Amino acid sequence: MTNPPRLIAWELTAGCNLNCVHCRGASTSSVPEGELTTEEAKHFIDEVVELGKPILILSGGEPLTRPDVFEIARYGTDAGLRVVLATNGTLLTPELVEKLRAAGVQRLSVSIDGATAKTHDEFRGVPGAFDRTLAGIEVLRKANFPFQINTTISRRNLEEIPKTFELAKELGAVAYHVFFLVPTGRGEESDEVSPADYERVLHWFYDMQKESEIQLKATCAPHYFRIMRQRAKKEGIEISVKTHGYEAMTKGCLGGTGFCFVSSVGEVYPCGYLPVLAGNIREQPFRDIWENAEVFRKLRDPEELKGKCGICEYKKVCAGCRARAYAATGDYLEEEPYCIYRPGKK
Ligand code: HEM
Ligand SMILES: C[C@H]1O[C@@H](n2cnc3c(N)ncnc32)[C@H](O)[C@@H]1O
Ligand code: MET
Ligand code: SF4
Repeated sequence: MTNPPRLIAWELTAGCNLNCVHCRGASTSSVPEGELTTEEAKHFIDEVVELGKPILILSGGEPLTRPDVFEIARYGTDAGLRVVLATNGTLLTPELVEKLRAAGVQRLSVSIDGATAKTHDEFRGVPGAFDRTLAGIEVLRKANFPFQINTTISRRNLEEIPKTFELAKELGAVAYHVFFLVPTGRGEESDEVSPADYERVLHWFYDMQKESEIQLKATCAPHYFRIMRQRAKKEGIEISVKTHGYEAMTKGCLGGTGFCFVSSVGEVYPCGYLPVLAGNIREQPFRDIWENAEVFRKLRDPEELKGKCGICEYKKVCAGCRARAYAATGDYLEEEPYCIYRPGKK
């Protein structure tokens, strides 16, 4: 039997009010075409709960530009899902936040890509975006609505990451999640941090995780799970939920095993950064796609991995970023190009 998804990210709309340099969806303000209708969206939720009760991430584009976002969130909540929403934070108003609360939305993620207006605005492609996002966060604080901060790490903000983490804590975030840039959509390979910088940031992240009061998570950095094990071994610590929290129970990349991404027109992918189509929910039952799509079956089998990932002793906990392998070689099973580790050499 195939395990049901634990987490689904859903691009409710490809439209957006910002124009980020790194956007995986290459989202713009132009009116999107062919989006799932409200009825199709509800039908999808019905199909999801037939399989299980994953966390449903309403994302985009900017999900708050879709007028029926509250109705869809309410439907997901009533179906028994934990519904959360990912936003750039610029459109939040007190009325909107109350509507999200009434729809049962449990937490928001708000993206901040730098500790200064200059860095964030250059990233987000719109002057004034930083101030508008901070104003949105102020609304959340006043409403006592839980939020986490998401930061995408690239060459543009690498040195500002510790300060951005401090800012997230000062703002009252319940968690800080970093995403490592994946060169897809508008994301450019030349903006990726070097493999050595990757390693350095992830070691810093491990240190922060040990002392931080708020939860930290690194997404699109599967090598973190190798580093966590290497560091724990050095420190003579046994990895457990008590010592390492949620990270002790999960693995590097969940794409296709515990996680999938659904696009605004119903396409299902292993994640939002890997453009290898598993199927479309307009043409096929979601269960059928989740259980049988070739790309999902391959991602579920560590023996399919090639290159150094294929022979790595950490492959079951890391498995590399399949989207980065795809962007570099056209083959999503190839080795992760941004990992410095050489398997077998300790
Ligand atoms: C509660 C508010 C949260 C929001 C709004 C949120 C938002 C997101 C978004 C937008 C993505 C990117 C998906 C894509 O484009 O493909 C993502 C990925 C992910 N998030 Fe979150 N997230 C939240 C909380 C969490 C929590 C609490 C966890 C687990 C502890 C988590 C685990 C993940 C995982 C595993 C991925 C998939 C990427 C991967 O394969 O590693 N998220 N999240
Ligand atoms: C949900 C999070 O995904 C981030 N995001 C958007 N595009 C990319 C990309 N190419 N690589 C990594 N993260 C990205 C957003 O900035 C948001 O914070
Ligand atoms: N627009 C939202 C953000 O910036 C969510 C999706 S980003 C591809 O966080
Ligand atoms: S990353 Fe998010 S906020 Fe930025 S353009 Fe893409 S969808 Fe919009």
